[in-house]
Order: sequence, then C-alpha cells, then structure tokens
Amino acid sequence: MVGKYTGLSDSYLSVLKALLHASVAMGRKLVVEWVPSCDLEACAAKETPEAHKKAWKLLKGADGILVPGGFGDRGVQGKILAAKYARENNVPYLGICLGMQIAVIDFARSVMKLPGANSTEFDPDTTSPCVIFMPEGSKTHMGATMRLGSRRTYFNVTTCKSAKLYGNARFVDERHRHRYEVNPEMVPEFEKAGLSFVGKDESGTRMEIIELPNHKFFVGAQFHPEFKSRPGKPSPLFVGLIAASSGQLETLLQPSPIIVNPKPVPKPINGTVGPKKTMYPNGHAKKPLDSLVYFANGNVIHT
Ligand SMILES: NC(=O)CC[C@H](N)C(=O)O
Repeated sequence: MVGKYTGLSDSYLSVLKALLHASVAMGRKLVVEWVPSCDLEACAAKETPEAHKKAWKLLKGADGILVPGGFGDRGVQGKILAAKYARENNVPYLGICLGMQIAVIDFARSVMKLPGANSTEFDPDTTSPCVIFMPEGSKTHMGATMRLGSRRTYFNVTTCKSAKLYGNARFVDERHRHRYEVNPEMVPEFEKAGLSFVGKDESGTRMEIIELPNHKFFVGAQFHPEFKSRPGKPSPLFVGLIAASSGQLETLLQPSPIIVNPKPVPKPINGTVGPKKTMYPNGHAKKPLDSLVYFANGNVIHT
C-alpha cells in the first residue's frame, strides 16, 4: 500500500478491510506493507537515504501494489513512481481515484513522452493536462464541487478483466468522491498509445475504469470500490488484485465448463409421471434459461 498517511492505517481502513475481504475469498493470508510515497521520491535518496532504500525494498518485494485515493500534492511523485514500477514490471496494480489519476499521469509522461503531463490539481499551468477539474455543477462556484456518492459506470469492452470480475455486468454502481478526472479530450491519444478506458459514465465523457490489456493486472478506478466491499461480498476489483497477486487470476476469470441442464426436460407421460425435478445450484427448481455457466468467482451467466 503506497500512500501518504502510512503511519495511520485508520486513514485507509476501508481499503484495508476490502483487501481482507478479497484475501479471505481467494483463500490467501493478507500481508500489508505500508510504503510512504514520499520515501520513494528521488529527493528522499539524498535527504533520508535509509528510508528511501527501505521504501523501494518493500515496493520491490510486494506481490501486488495498491495506490489508494488522496488529495494534495505531497507524495504524489512517489505514487507516480510506484505506478510506473508496477506497469513496467508486470506487477499487479490497483489504483483507486488518485491512484488511477497518477497511473494516467505516468502513462502520459513515460509512454506518450509528454514529460510535462500532470493533473491541474498539482500543476494548474501544465502543458499536458491529462487530469482536469471536472465538477458536476459549476466550474466557478467554490462549494459542493465534489462528485460524490453512487454513480453508474458502463463497460464498453466486455472482454476486459474488470467486466469479467464484475460477472460480465453491463454496468456497475460504485461510490465516488473526487473533483478531478481524466481529460476526455486526451482519451483518443491515450487509447492509441495502448491505455484502455473500459468503463465510462453514461455520457461517455467521464473515464471510470482504466486497464492495460497486456499487463497481468493493471486496473485503475475513478470510484472507490472499497466502500461497497463487505465480508462474504468482496469488491470484484480487490478480488482481481488479490487473485493476480497470488497467481489465481487466470483460473478465476476462466469460465468453468459446468453447463447446467443444457438439454430440454422430458415431457410427462399421461400426466401421471412427471419429469424428474432438477434442482439448480441457485436453489431454484425451475427450469433456467437454456443453460447457466458458472464462473469460479461465483458469478453466473445465462447463455
Ligand atoms: N478521492 C480521491 O482520491 C480524490 C482524487 C483527487 N484529489 C480528486 O479530487 O479528484
């Protein structure tokens, strides 16, 4: 976990709980190492060399990297370096809110060769504003500009990892808490360079989920999936991170070959002997649609 308030695990309580719910679901013991993002930065190599060395050792030893949400520019450069490390080394990465925004900044700087790329939250005069202020209400009004609460995300790529993790849902409702967003005008450039925007809002202008298709698991969400995670009902994106970090993602995303009752039920003879009642794993005795395919993540699709 790469963050600013790493001395205070309470600040990241819901993220921690979501990691735990997902680890239980995947049958793995969770070990969280806290990496203060400031310590990853180049200036720390001179000012606090021991802390810098320790932070990079922890980051490089991690099976998966998570950058949670945050505000303000302290430690942002370190978070960008963590996302870059995960991207370049095929280490599973989940970026939440700011964690998605900084992954986009790294991609613009490193892959698209836009060294000045930044969020206008951190550099209002940036030459490549890849993350910009996009309030839902007025742009000039000072209060209540935060995009808050439940909003809908539509998947536009059904083959992506996150859509599969959400059980091939067409859309998901997740909770938001932010002001800045990926600049929609730069999206075609990003897509051309290989970053996929697999989930968007209903207008198609607010980028909700990013993925790197050729990476083991590199996912960023503008929303906060941790808020809806519960014991026994883990957040799908956290399950994805834990599964990828423990080498179980491929199996998890593989549709299992269990096809329930693909053949029609025989007709009763004389009305006396009825067809054998078939019970389905969902507990229903009714005939389902043509067939049901069960995924290892517990989701079901009708085919
Ligand atoms: N919750 C967050 O991570 C917020 C991210 C960023 N500071 C924004 O306002 O958009």
